[in-house]
Amino acid sequence: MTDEPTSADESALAYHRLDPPGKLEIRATKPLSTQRDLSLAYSPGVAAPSLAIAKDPLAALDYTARGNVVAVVTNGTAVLGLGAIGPLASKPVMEGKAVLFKKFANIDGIDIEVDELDPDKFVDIVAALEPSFGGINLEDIRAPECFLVEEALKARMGIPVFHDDQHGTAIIVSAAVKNGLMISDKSLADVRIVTAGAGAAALSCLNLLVTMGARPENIIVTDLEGVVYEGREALMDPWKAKFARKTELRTLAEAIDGADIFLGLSAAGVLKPEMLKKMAQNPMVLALANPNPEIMPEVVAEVRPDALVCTGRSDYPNQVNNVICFPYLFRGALDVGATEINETMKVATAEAIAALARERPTEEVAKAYGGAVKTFGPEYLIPAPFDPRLILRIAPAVAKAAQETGVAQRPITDMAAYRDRLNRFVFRSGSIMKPVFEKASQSTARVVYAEGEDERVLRAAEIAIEEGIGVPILIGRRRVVEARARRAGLKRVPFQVEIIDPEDDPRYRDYVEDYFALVGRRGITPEAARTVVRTNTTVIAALAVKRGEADAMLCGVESPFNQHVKAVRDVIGLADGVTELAALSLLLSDRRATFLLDTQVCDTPTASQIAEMTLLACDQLAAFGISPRVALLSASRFGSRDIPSAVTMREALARLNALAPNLEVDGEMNGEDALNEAVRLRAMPDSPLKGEANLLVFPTIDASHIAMTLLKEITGALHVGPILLGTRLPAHIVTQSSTARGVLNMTALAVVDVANRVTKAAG
Ligand SMILES: NC(=O)C1=CN([C@@H]2O[C@H](COP(=O)(O)OP(=O)(O)OC[C@H]3O[C@@H](n4cnc5c(N)ncnc54)[C@H](OP(=O)(O)O)[C@@H]3O)[C@@H](O)[C@H]2O)C=CC1
Ligand SMILES: CC(=O)C(=O)O
Ligand SMILES: [Mg+2]
Repeated sequence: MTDEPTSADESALAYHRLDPPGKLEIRATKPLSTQRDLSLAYSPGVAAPSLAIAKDPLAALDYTARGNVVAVVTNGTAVLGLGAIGPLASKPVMEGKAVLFKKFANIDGIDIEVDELDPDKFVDIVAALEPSFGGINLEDIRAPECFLVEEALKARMGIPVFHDDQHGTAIIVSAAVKNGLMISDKSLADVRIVTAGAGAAALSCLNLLVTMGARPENIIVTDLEGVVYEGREALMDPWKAKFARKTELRTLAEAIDGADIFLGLSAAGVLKPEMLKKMAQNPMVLALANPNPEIMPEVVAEVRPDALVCTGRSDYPNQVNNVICFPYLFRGALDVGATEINETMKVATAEAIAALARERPTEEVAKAYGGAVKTFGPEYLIPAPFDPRLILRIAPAVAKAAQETGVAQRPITDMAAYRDRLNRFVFRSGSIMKPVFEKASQSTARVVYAEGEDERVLRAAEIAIEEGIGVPILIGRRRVVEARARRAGLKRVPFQVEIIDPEDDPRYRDYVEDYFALVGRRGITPEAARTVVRTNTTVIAALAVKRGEADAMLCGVESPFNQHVKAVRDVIGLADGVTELAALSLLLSDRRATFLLDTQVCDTPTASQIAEMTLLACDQLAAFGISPRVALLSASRFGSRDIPSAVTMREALARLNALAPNLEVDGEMNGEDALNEAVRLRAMPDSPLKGEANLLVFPTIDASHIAMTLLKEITGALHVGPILLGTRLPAHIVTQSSTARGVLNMTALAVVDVANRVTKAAG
């Protein structure tokens, strides 16, 4: 590495400098805006939880954030591979670890850089922090002090103490080795392992590999002094001595001859191309020094194309880095109030990671790799750090292991509910969608997807089959569906789905006849009808539903909403008594779930259309298990102006009051009135609408669509929907920006739509 800043360095400096400097801030989780809030959060109210904790220390888990806070503690003596750059210079790295805790596992990591080199004093300082934290993650403390420090703290503290560079690294390395040997068809008991590095990370990795079956006599350790051999005196310590071998070999260059695995946890550039040449067939090269590895992957590719290569970096495949482990391991440990992190919990983590790499890849994994889909193989030995399934697999495995080994103070009794909670963290839509998915599961409703060639649809269909959310039917050219499903690494699609191939389907003639019968008197010639049926897959999907070959349809991922509305209107039509379709959108932010109506279809609805769509939307809210609280929106507040929207909303309110006297609805009002009860009650003290409105009805599509897109951008809210209301048969149109998860959500809603109609028809 030169001292000249590269453009990547400049970018990293700019990233960290961006106001506010650094990567972390602390946020309050309780409201603190009134005198009352203040008296609860602070004096006098705060005395009550303090006294409760004085009586029972475990109550700290109920009244403070302690159970979810982990200290990331260092003395700055082995910062990445940069050496002893000191505690202050290590702060960006420690802030980084804290951010990873938050981002990947919703744990509050607090970085603590301690200016203390004496291990005993360091231990005293960290041990004294016990009341503040639910766990201690030791980071970048050099060997051999780190071994003493960790042992002493584990003995003194009643919370998990975990040296990330030792055990986090050992866990992810053992997962990668397990999978790598599976690919090269070698056995751990037989392989020869050579390390560069005999520090915290390297020795801990070797210990775990030996536990898993590697034989000590097959291992040679090297460090700054060369091979660690029996009788060596320079730079030795008892932890290295454990791996000292009776051998004449003295250098890495000699030791590497015939090795199957190179395990680099030392410094940049230590492994030279000429050494690599001497390794055994199909070697594994784990060049894990950060930020620059022992050898660059492109050099390995040139010299040994048969090698499996891993680095600790994010910009190459196979990132073997402890980030894939520590956030989730702590998540599971904290969630059961574990008093320690033991070997069983570590092995459970390694096994969960290794197994996940062999599962079907997801859309998120493809995104993490710039769109390229990775399946288990030489370039995908371990999961990507952005794989959302890591937390879903690792945290429950760790919690279970903690319980089985008797270190869980608060065992989880309902594992399914725990998994649900993790799922809700990963997929923000999870919580609100839960009743919908519960109702949709085990459904045999047939859902036809108009854009069956789209990868998002293919992935959604795969999960729908796995989770029993209806029975997918895909419209698309068979060879394209098959090729894309293969590229996406899917297992059930296309094998377990019906495909309607527009280029080759025996029903084509029937579809054309049916379509012409519907639109023939609206200026469409038989020839044009034939072209539409061959080229417009939304029309085919609608015809399949109309003809009873499917129970619901889904379209919209590949072209604008309006184009699909026309086909749905023409073929499926409107339900009895409905004069216009409408689209209901759900925005999910950290604090609230808010439905917006109508975000997509009707430009300027009349009062009676507003009443009609509001009632349809209220039925839909029931599917989510939500009682509607409806605000009819306008720039006018309860008669303050007579603008057209105010007049329309007043009339809509009168209609709704007549049609649904028990509905909690009021208007016309502005957005603040709708969401802030105190403001509303000042303007209209006897408003029947209580609390915060959850269904916002807009006077025009301009207002609703602009509000929705602005809110999404400003708050980062997640959009679920749009949910099409008023169709004769179940039909939904998603938006072009939908993800596979969005398509799956809409699949579940469509399946529930089918079930609700069946129940309604049965009376
Ligand atoms: N990818 C990942 O997830 C992780 C990567 N690492 C990386 O591993 C490296 C070591 O970290 P850690 O174990 O915590 O640090 P330690 O300070 O505990 O150990 C460093 C080891 O590397 C040896 N070493 C240093 N320079 C050389 C060299 N030029 N040639 C041979 N050996 C050398 C040292 O030798 P000696 O004993 O003689 O001083 C020591 O044994 C760092 O680069 C770090 O970034 C660490 C943790 C996780
Ligand atoms: C990844 C890590 O912890 C290190 O390189 O030190
Ligand atoms: Mg580290």
